[in-house]
Amino acid sequence: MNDALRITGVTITPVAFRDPALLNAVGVHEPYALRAIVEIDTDQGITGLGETYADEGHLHRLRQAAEAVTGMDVHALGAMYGRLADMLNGQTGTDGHGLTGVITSGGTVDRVFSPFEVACLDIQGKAAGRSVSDLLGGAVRDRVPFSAYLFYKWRGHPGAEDDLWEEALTPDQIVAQARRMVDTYGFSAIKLKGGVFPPDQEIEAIRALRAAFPGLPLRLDPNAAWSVETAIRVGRELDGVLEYLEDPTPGLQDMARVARDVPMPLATNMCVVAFEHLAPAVEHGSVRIVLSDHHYWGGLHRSKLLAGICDTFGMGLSMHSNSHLGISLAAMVHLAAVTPNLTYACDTHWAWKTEDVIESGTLAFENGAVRPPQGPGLGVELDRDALARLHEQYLQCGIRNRDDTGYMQLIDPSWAKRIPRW
Ligand SMILES: O=C([O-])[C@@H](O)[C@@H](O)[C@H](O)[C@@H](O)C(=O)[O-]
Ligand SMILES: [Mg+2]
Repeated sequence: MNDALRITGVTITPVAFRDPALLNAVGVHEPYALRAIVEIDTDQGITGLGETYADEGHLHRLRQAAEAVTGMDVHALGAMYGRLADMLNGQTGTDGHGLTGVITSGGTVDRVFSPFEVACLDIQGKAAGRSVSDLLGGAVRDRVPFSAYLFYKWRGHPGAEDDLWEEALTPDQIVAQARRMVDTYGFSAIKLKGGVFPPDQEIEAIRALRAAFPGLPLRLDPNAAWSVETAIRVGRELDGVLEYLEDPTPGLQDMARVARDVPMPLATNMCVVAFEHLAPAVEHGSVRIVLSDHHYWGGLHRSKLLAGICDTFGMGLSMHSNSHLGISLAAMVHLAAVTPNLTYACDTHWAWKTEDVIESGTLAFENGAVRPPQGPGLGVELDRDALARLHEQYLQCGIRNRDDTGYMQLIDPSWAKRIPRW
């Protein structure tokens, strides 16, 4: 029996979608966020979808990978990973903004492989009439909880129309943002993106959130904007208030120093971002929670491997998010549905997004959670008109690499990126 499903072609389409002026430790989001949509065609006419970053270096590697995988069977994922590793031959990418830590050569392979793996799983599922959750071993939960992801933000981008969300620069405005997000989506946990204002201001915002939402777990993520001393001080002040503190300071060693002296667990999507970081993180006790992200952990199977390692070493698992579209959300939800030890509500930037490339209706938030799509494969369909529109937006917007720092400096030339800043 020959049941191979061979790849006959891959189309990679960079898209840009509107993004509000969200502030973080390295600057401010540009008016458009970039993604690349990966479509894989096969000899049986079944197509699959993946979604990933779209910075120029990554796009270049994706295009090389597209050639390398053409002709392969969509079931040969191990061989595909090996072929891409050989092709990349030790190259390392960068994420430009530095918010997802140091990218190693292994991490570069993982980033490139991920959207191809997801698209192949979409095809395998469509061919078998089964969902991606089924292919990954079967869902252990039928709804995947997400957290409200709050950002300090400006009213709108300078010189542009206001976006749909109010300014949020004070504790009261942050509480108002949380109220609207929780009321709209029903989120069951709240994360504040910090590292924007001096730590005492962010402590005040967290305290205001605590008072306004006594029953919801809270998280604060300053993206390594604090020194060890500052991180310990803030951690102690927020004793009993935070569910976890995310990436207070840079580096495995310094995270370990903070971890020893603060009461709450530390979480990361910056110092443990590739498999080679896990052993030293365990040895030093740097973190108790890893935020997984299939876009840079090498797809869904390798994210399950990460989950197993976390389980073995008694580490908790949560899920990280950048600005993303619906193909990514579908993949995240399938992965989260099959991962028993994903014990925290996942992050998503979903609430900040007003445009998408998928047909609407498949992915809905209900009480802060999303049900894994039931259809075969990922269960989402590409909206070709929307894809064409967002690709045109990419061509017109002029942004080719995410650069929160450069954009901030255009607005305030005196602004400098400093990690840690306080
Ligand atoms: O989009 C942002 O500004 C976030 O700061 C993002 O880039 C981070 O990678 C992420 O959300 C995080 O949890 O660190
Ligand atoms: Mg983070």
